[in-house]
Amino acid sequence: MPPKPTAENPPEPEQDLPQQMSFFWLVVPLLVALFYAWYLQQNDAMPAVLSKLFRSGEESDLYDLRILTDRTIFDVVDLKGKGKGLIAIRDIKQGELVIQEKPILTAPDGDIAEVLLNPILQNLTSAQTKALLSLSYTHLKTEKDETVNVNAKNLTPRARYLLAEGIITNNAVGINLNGQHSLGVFPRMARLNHACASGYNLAYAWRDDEGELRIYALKDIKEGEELLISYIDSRRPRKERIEKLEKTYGFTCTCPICSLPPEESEKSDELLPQFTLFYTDFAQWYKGSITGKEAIQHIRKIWQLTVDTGYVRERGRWAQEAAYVATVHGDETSARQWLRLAIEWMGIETGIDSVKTTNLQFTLDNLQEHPELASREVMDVGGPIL
Ligand SMILES: C[S@@+](CC[C@H](N)C(=O)[O-])C[C@H]1O[C@@H](n2cnc3c(N)ncnc32)[C@H](O)[C@@H]1O
Repeated sequence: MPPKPTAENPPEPEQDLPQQMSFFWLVVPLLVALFYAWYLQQNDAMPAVLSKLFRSGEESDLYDLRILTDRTIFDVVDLKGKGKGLIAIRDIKQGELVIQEKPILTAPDGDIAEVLLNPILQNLTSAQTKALLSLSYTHLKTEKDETVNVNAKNLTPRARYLLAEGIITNNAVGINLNGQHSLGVFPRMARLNHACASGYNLAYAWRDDEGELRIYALKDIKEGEELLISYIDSRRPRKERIEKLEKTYGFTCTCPICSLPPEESEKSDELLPQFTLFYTDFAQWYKGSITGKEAIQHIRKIWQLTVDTGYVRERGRWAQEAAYVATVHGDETSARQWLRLAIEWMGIETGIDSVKTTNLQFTLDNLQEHPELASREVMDVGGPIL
């Protein structure tokens, strides 16, 4: 008990106003800051630097922290009309690794039936479930006249299944698991929005051996730019692309290519489908219907198209096929030139240490021992004209 106040023992003076005020100004902003940090964390919108401080416990359950490369590269932000998206927080160089991520959930490709998905969902940790269910969806596969509340705090098993199914459909990526076509959900990459043709700046590649997804910068990206991938084969004409994206992903694409002025859009519609036409012409070489020289002419036309359209994805593969033609026709000089180009672009698209890139390097280093070297009519087929 405190002693009673007497003349010798006067009462404690009341705290004066300035002291109370300084206490107020210390505690209230702190509470506001903590609430804001909590809010950002809940909405997956915390800047990379802060997220390091606030999240490592739960993240270790979601990501392999040894390979989490994205902390200093991008932020997850809200973007008008797009939901969330990723923005570069520093300049990113072409070929730089942007995301390296293992799936939080995998499922066989195809129709995701309830009996198949429920056991998979039950095996997720609570952090994985939370991460999965926070992702976006556009359609729920409800039965006719069925209503479910996917916003309820405690989801019914049916609502949980429908929500997860919708989310997987909207966010999963095709991967190869033990030789099987499968689907994988990657919570980081799932926040990447779409752009068509030359509008996107990232390419993703699944690594069988590591069991992880790698995403590389296809071009130099400036700080503040949005990181974008393509959800579809965006070499189709605008109308087809827009219809496909509306039907599957529930949005109307307004990317720079879909928003070109009418005349330029018409030109782009003319050019983009030529990739498929030229490739079909090129593929005649495999049947022996055209010469090696003609085949290389088609690849050169494709290459020129990549320059004219800015669509640079797959340059690695096209250069690789040209190198194969040159090798088979015993044109070692051209084969080496194409192989160098293939290594450069495969390295950008899939990483310099990917199986595809290292195999190309091996072929270049051992061209003389290639089992099909000069196995068809020997001729100069021609190298790349860049
Ligand atoms: C894989 S998620 C991408 C991340 C998503 N924005 C989010 O908030 O989680 C796919 C969804 O993002 C939105 N989206 C993607 N690209 C878009 C774009 N270019 N314009 C508008 N919405 C887009 C669509 O709602 C689409 O169904």
